[in-house]
Amino acid sequence: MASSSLSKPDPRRKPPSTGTRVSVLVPLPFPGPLDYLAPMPLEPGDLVTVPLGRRETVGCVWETDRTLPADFALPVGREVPLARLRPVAGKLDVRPLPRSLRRFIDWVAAYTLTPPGLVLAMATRIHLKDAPRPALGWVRTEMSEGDLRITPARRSVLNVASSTPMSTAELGDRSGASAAVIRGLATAGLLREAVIAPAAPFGLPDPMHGAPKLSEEQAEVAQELCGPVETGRFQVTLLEGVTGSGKTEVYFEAVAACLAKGKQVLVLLPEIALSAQWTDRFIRRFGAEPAVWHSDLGAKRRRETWRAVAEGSARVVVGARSALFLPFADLGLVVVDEEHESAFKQEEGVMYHGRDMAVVRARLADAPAILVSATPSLETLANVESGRYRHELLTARHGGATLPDVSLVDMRADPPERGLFLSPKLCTAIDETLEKGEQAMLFLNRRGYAPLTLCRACGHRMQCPNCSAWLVEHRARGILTCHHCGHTERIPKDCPECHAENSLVPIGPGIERITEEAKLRFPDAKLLVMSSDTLGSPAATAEAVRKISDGEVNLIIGTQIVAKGWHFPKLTLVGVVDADLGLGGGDLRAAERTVQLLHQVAGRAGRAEHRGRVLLQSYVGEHPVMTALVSNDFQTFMEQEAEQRRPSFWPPYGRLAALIVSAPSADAADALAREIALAAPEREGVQVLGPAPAPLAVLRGRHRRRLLLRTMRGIAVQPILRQWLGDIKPTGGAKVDIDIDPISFL
Ligand SMILES: Nc1ncnc2c1ncn2[C@@H]1O[C@H](COP(=O)(O)OP(=O)(O)OP(=O)(O)O)[C@@H](O)[C@H]1O
Ligand SMILES: [Zn+2]
Repeated sequence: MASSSLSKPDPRRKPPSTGTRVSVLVPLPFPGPLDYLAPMPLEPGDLVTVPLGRRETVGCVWETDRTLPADFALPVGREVPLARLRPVAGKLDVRPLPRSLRRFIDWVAAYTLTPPGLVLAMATRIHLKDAPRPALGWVRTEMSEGDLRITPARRSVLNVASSTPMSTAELGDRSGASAAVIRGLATAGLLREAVIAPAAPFGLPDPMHGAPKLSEEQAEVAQELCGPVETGRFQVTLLEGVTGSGKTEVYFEAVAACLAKGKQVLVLLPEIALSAQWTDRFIRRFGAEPAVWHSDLGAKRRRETWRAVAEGSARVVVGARSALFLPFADLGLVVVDEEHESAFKQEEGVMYHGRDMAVVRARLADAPAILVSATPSLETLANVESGRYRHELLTARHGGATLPDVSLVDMRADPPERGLFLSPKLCTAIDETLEKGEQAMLFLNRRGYAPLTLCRACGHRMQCPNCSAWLVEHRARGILTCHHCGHTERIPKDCPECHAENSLVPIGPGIERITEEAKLRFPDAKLLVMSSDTLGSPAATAEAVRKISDGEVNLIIGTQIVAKGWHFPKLTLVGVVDADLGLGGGDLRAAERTVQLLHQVAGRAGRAEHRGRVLLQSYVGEHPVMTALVSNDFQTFMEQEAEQRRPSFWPPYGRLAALIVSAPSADAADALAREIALAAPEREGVQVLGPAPAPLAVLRGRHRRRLLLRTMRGIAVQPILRQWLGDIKPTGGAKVDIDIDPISFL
């Protein structure tokens, strides 16, 4: 069993005054690794504990990276004399971080302009140092009860306890007795502690287990995907295919090929909520569970998984973007499912795009990457066009299922009744679907009851005290809340401005309000609501998915979570409550993203024998987004998008970086933004836009300004930013955050 004991140098010996210098990267925002003295033989990648100030931290032995492009390389500080170096305190008993991961950390740091230690922190944030204390449980001893008073609670514990150790929690659960009762029995000698054998790590997936019979088209594509896996070379392939065409089934063939070679696979999903259904499919195909990786894993499971990945015994990892930083011993394939999803972008801390970094991760491991989508991003399409990525296409739904029939409900011509949000047309379609014993789904990408609360008397709008944002009503919880900072207040009875009584009214719908309307309109429907408010955990999501699959519900109402890659055979109608929702707000990718999201929701309909229907409620039926969805012609739409972005070098035809200035006061934010603007670079092919107040001009009490740096594709933004911001020293709590390849423009 792995342990993380420290091999400490003998404390009686004085630290050596001479020795070898070793660079150690620590998980803190230093510009680069720090130098230490190595009292024991150390190799790059070794995890060590080192003194830092008055405490100790885990770090990783680092070497200078010579593979980074010159303009990425970090400035080298002045060397500390050997005599003044402090010695490394100890070496952790874990595998060294593999070279491909170390290079990846350097790369991400350089690309995102993040101190490399903070990127390392994402790879080592698993409390390796905490000794994995062997878990203890209780077993029944040989001792007889003698004259010990046996209460009913004690009796029930003794009935459950056996020679197989059970944790206090488990024993308590199964006997209904409290921990105190269990401890009492231990004191009396009837129970004793024993080590619980660690659960077997991860099963071995079998490439041949449940191999499906592929259609001719599927088989051809699968073969193309397997090629680079077998030869073990870096190559990116876009796997594009209509919804329900079997993309998952097809890339599973590449997974199988990789397993057959004895290498490891990483599959990234945009959201952990999807991992349950994915895992089920994986088990059916490969007869064993994959290792799952996301931020909700318990500390123990994280440690086990990390080690199993490092040792190579976890063969397939499915996870959120953070799985990119796992120490794969022998990575042979990277898959990014739903590659167009903006959820792959991390917006806090180290701001990186999971899809783009997955490609880098694959390249540094000499492994192929597969990007999967029904509606690929323009970024990926541009890479296909330029020949950097290969392109494989699945054109037909599996098993003869046809694509759903998408039509518009013109809300100007066919409006709902006053105060309601579901049009007569949509309601009729739902009635018909439910009557046939099929399932319908209503999609609205907005949590809560209403996005705005307004005073009927004076027009006052309920706003967040910390952000420039309206408060969203969550009626079930009786609160108004800010979706940006989490500020919460009770819904007041009277207007806080003019004190008119009962004058506050909700404006517009969130899914709570749609649910209320649906309950009245379809009293016999069996409703299920799916949103992050009702599905707190992956387990809750799995349960909801099961209810839908088993037909326990027939009307599903949800936010974007329902749009994901679910496969619900009985679902035949999808109603989009507000198809125009994503189009506002001047975001570069607003139209692209709306098309992708709505097409994905639409793709949930009619995946089995019954034909699906999709109704889009819209006030702008002539918008290119609606045309693309109704005609199912994304190519034309994406070509138009490309033509709009190409001339002025918007991504992917140019490069973009956002500078977000924030400060405790508006004046301080303005001052820093001005200073930055004055120092702006001037050269051919480089343009600076702004400063301008951010759309969220105040966020969590901080005032925000934005600038954009836009360059032609051949000009990297990192060296420009380093030089530009190098001399800017924000003071008084002001700061500037850099977002390379921004996705959000808030
Ligand atoms: N060759 C096959 N044999 C048996 N079942 C298949 C085959 N191909 C696809 N399927 C089944 O068809 C359904 C749809 O396939 P899958 O989910 O892989 O499509 P997809 O393209 O990934 O869909 P989406 O993009 O909508 O998520 C699944 O239930 C899958 O198991
Ligand atoms: Zn707020």
